[in-house]
Parts: sequence; structure tokens; C-alpha cells
Amino acid sequence: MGIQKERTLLEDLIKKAGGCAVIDGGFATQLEKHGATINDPLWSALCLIKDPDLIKRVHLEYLEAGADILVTSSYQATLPGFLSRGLSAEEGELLLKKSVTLAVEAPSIGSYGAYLADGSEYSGCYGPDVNLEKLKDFHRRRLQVLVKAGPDLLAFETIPNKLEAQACVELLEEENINIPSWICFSSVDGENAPSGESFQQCLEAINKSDRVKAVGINCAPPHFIESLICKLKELTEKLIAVYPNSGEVWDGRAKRWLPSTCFDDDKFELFATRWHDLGASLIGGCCRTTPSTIQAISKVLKNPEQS
Ligand SMILES: C[S+](C)CC[C@H](N)C(=O)O
Ligand SMILES: N[C@@H](CCS)C(=O)O
Ligand SMILES: [Zn+2]
Repeated sequence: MGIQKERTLLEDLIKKAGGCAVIDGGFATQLEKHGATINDPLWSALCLIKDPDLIKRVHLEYLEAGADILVTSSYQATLPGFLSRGLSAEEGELLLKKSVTLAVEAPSIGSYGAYLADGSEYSGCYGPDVNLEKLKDFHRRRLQVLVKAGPDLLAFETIPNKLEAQACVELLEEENINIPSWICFSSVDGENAPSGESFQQCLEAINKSDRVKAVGINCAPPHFIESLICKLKELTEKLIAVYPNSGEVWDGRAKRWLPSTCFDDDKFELFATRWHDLGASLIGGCCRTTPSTIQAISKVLKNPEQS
């Protein structure tokens, strides 16, 4: 299937959803709500080994809450991550495939920083040894396995710098991947990518690629979103996806969320309309948001007159 046809698939989904598709909420957050312990280098991907039924349950909960797009449990599922747990390459590949078959929508492709499991997806500091080729090598096999599992979309998430965005774009090209993709960045200052590079710099490679269908922001505080949508609108003609976290801040060392100014579900409900009006057509929640957040977003976006 050609790129053009695949592009229409995402647009069709948005159209069918009434002009804005709802992305699910904090996946790992909901696993924890059900008692899963994920304080681990594999983070939510630990459940692929320990409790796949719970993964299915969480996907269903988000579906019932009104999500049109389910982002899979593969954010921190990587082959080197599984190998370091004593699994074979084949077992690791089977688990990656399973992450997609448990949801079949948009596999999460967490950044290299997620794999490092030190919170560097929020700093973009990968050190001097990490170059474009290394990042492409890191992403390549996982991407091949996930694509083979037949997902509808590919969700590159929490990308913190220009180099990794470029690596993702080049990889989609080299592997001739025609499944529509989004590439979403985190932000810690509300203006730039976590590395400090501007979004103009980060979008350079993305804007040249037809394979990337949407760009956006995920796992950043919700109060950054309004101005970041405006900024992205100036920088790209691609669809805009936004799925912020609750506003809490990840402490990569302690592996826990630090309390901060948070958005509750009512605020998400209020702001989702505003984000849609400003031009976002894919809206949802990331870490620390829950099915009730998604229900609030879905309610207001799908039945605006009743809200
Ligand atoms: C989206 S973050 C909260 C995932 C966990 C992080 N990569 C870590 O392992 O510290
Ligand atoms: N989609 C991921 C988090 C990305 S920051 C998850 O919820 O597991
Ligand atoms: Zn997140």
C-alpha cells in the first residue's frame, strides 16, 4: 500500500471520529492502579512478561472510556532490554509482537532515553557517544518487528532531541515503512524540546518526510500545550497530536512522579476543546492520566453540544 493511501487512513480515522481522534491515557499509570509494580528498567513492558491479561484489561478500559487510538505497551519494550533480563532474541521479538496484538492500534516506540531508564527522555542528554547511526541501530530491529505485527499506526513517543527525530525519519525511509506515523516530543520548558533545541530544528527532517503524518507533544505538562500547538502550527503542515501528562514531573533517579501543578479531568475537558480549536486533531493523555480523563476528553470532543 502506498504512502498516499496510508495517509488517508489516519485522516479517515480522524474524520470518522468527528474531526478529532481521541488517544488513550496513561497506560503505565493504569497498570499501577491495578496493582502492577513497574519500578523496573523495563517499566510498563515488564507486564508483557508478568501479566499480559492486565495489559488487555487496561486497553479495554481506555476503549470503553472513548479512546479511538490505543497506544501499546511497547514504550520501554526493547530487544536489548529483554536480553538483559535473560530472554532470548526470539522471546523478545515475540513479546514485542504481543504488545501489538494485545491492542492493535498504535505501537508505542519510546525514545532511546526510555530504554536507558534514567529519565533522559526528559533531558535529551544522551552523551557524546550517541550519534545518528547508533540511534538508528537502536530503533531498527524493534521497528521491523512491530511493523510486521501489522499495526494501524506507529507512535514515536517522548522524543527529546533533533538527532533522534532525524534517526526515526531516516529509518522509516530506509525500511520503506508506509504505516502512518506520528512523532511526538516531550518538553520541559514549554518552548523547546528537552535538549534545548528549538522545535524548528527538531522538525527539519520530519517536514521533509511524507511518511510522518502527524507531529506533536506528549508527556509534557498540560499547561504548555496551548502555546506549543500554536508554535507547531507555524512550523509544519502536518496533523498535530497532543497528549500531555497530568503535570506531575518524573524523577528518573527515584523512579517516581513528583507532585506538581496538575490538571484534573474537568480541566482536560475544558482544554481539549481549546486544543482542538487551535488545530490539534489527535488529543489524549499521557502519564498519570486515566480512563476518566479520556472519558472527559471524549465526551467534550464527541458531543460538544451536551457539554
Ligand atoms: C515515560 S517515563 C515515566 C518512563 C520511565 C523512564 N523511562 C524510566 O525508566 O525512568
Ligand atoms: N505511552 C507510554 C508513556 C509514554 S511517556 C505509557 O503510557 O506506557
Ligand atoms: Zn508519558
